[in-house]
Amino acid sequence: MTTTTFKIACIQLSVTSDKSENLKKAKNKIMEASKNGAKLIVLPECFNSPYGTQYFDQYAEFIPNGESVKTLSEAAKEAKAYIIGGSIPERDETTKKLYNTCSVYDPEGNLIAKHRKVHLFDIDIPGRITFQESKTLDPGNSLTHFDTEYGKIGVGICYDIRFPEMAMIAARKGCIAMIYPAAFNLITGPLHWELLQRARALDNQIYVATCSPARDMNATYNAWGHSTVVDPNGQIVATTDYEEDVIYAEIDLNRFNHIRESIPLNIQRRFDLYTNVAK
Ligand SMILES: NC(=O)CC(=O)C(=O)O
Repeated sequence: MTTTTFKIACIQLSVTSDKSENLKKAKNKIMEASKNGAKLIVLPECFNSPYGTQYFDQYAEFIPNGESVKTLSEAAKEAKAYIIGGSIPERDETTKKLYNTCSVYDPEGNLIAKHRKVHLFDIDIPGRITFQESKTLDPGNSLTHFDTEYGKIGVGICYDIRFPEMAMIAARKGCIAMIYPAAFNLITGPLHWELLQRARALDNQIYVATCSPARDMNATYNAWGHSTVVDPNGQIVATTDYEEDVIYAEIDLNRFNHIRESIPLNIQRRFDLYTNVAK
C-alpha cells in the first residue's frame, strides 16, 4: 500500500557560536521530532554556525568528510527519517571554494543529495541591510530534487525562494514539495517571507516548507524565524514565532491531488505561447 500522508517537522533551532553544541542540539531535536512521528525533518540554514560572511571560512567543512555529515547521517539512521540538513558552510575538497550547502539523508543514513545555494544573497537596502554572500561564497550550479517513497522533493536555500523558476521547474519535474532552509531577517522577513512561500506554493500547487534559525538579538544577523509550512492551495498549515520551536504538518498526497484536479492548471498551460519568452 502506498503511503498517502506523512509528517514533516521543521526545527527552528537556536544556533550559537559553539559548533559542537549546535550539532548536539540538532541531533536531540531530530530525535524529538522523530518520536513525534516526523518522517521528513528539516533543519535551518546555517545550523552549525552563526550566519554571516565573517564566519563561513572558520566553520566550513568538507562534504561528506566532515563532522556535520557524520552527525546528520547518524541522526537520520537513528530517527529512521529523511533529514534535510539545513545548510552549513562547505569547503570543496578539490577547489577549496566555499559554498552554502544543504545535505540530505535517507532513513538509512545515506547522503542522497547535496544542494549548493544557487542564488547568493547579495542585497543593499541603504540604511537598512547590506549583505554580500558573494564576498566569500561561490554559487552552486545545479538544481536539486530527490526521490522518497512519498514522492519527489526539491530543495532550495533561502534567497533561492525569490526565484520562481526554481520551484516551477521542481513542480514540472513532479516534486510534491519545495523545502527551503532559510534565514530571512528583520527587514525582509516582515516584507516578503510569508508572501514568497505562499506564492511558490500556489503558483505551482505544491507544498512549501521553510525552516529558519531562532532569533538571537545578540548575534550579528537577526533571523526572522517564523518557520512555516504552506499547502498547495497557498494556505499556511503550520507556523511559529521567532523563538526556538519545532513545527509539524501533515503532507497529504490525496489533498495534493484533489487541489490539482479541482483547479487543473497543469493541463491548462499554454506552452505554445510561453516559448521564447521564458528568459
Ligand atoms: N538570507 C537570505 O539568503 C535571503 C534573505 O534574507 C532575503 O531574501 O531576504
